[in-house]
Amino acid sequence: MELIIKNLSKTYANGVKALNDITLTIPQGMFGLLGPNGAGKSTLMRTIATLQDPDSGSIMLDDIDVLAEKQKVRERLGYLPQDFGLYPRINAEVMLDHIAQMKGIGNKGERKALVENLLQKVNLYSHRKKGLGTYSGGMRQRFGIAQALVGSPSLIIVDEPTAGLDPSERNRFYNLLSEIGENTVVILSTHIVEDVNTLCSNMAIICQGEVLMQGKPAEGIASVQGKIYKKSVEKAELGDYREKYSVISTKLLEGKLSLRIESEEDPGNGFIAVPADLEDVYFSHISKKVDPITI
Ligand SMILES: Nc1ncnc2c1ncn2[C@@H]1O[C@H](COP(=O)(O)OP(=O)(O)OP(=O)(O)O)[C@@H](O)[C@H]1O
Repeated sequence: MELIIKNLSKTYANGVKALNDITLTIPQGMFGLLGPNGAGKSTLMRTIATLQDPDSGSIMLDDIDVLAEKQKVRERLGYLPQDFGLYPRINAEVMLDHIAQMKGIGNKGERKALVENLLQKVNLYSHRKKGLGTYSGGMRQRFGIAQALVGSPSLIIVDEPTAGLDPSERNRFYNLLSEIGENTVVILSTHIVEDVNTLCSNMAIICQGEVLMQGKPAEGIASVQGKIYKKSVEKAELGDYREKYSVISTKLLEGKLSLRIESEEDPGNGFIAVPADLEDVYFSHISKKVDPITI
């Protein structure tokens, strides 16, 4: 199973170029699609999920032409959209049974076993009779994964699933996602670097509708290793530093500003060499497109 995206472009009616000649190969396993707000991630996810058409380009899921054979894709697809609407008064068990029915699982006994299995898997079995409107953010997302898994999909798309989850719910969600992976293509769209670091064997960084990097997280880190330096400065000095150095990110730490810069040579001037991490890879790429202080 492999998803091959070629030269995909989409300009909305208001003139925003959300996808600008995207070419990506997404292999089996967990794939992280990382980018800031407005990068084009949801547009790309919705296009792969057959919910909207691009202006040009192609998407192949093995030998299925995704843009032409939408029904075939839908039969294999599990999708957790960014804005996942729930019917508040319906309970999880009834809702999953309904979704299973819509996905063509006609046998009642088979559906019952499937729904029970999914509810156990996402740890919602004891809450199965409660209205979905009473669920916490983490429970909603776990229910979202359960509904995406109905019908054993071979392509699973989850769009920004961990935004707004507290650390323990995020961990639970990570564990759940990491159990899928193996024989499926799982695309995880996120602006949270930690999500990709924790889960993904392959990744891409997109920004302003363009692919800035694709490969394995470790390859990304290797590409900036030995080039990242940090220094703590006063906030008022930021302007001077930005003029002299390639500042990729800033963080406030105990009232001072911790700068990270990218440099081929040791910049001296009190900068300390630090091991590169995936966040450096992300900011190194993104800062070439967008002002790093405003991202
Ligand atoms: N239906 C639409 N009509 C016009 N512009 C749109 C539409 N949908 C998205 N856009 C614009 O296209 C660009 C890409 O949006 P998209 O939602 O794909 O990005 P994203 O990476 O998912 O961002 P976010 O993380 O904020 O959801 C943005 O500038 C957005 O404002």
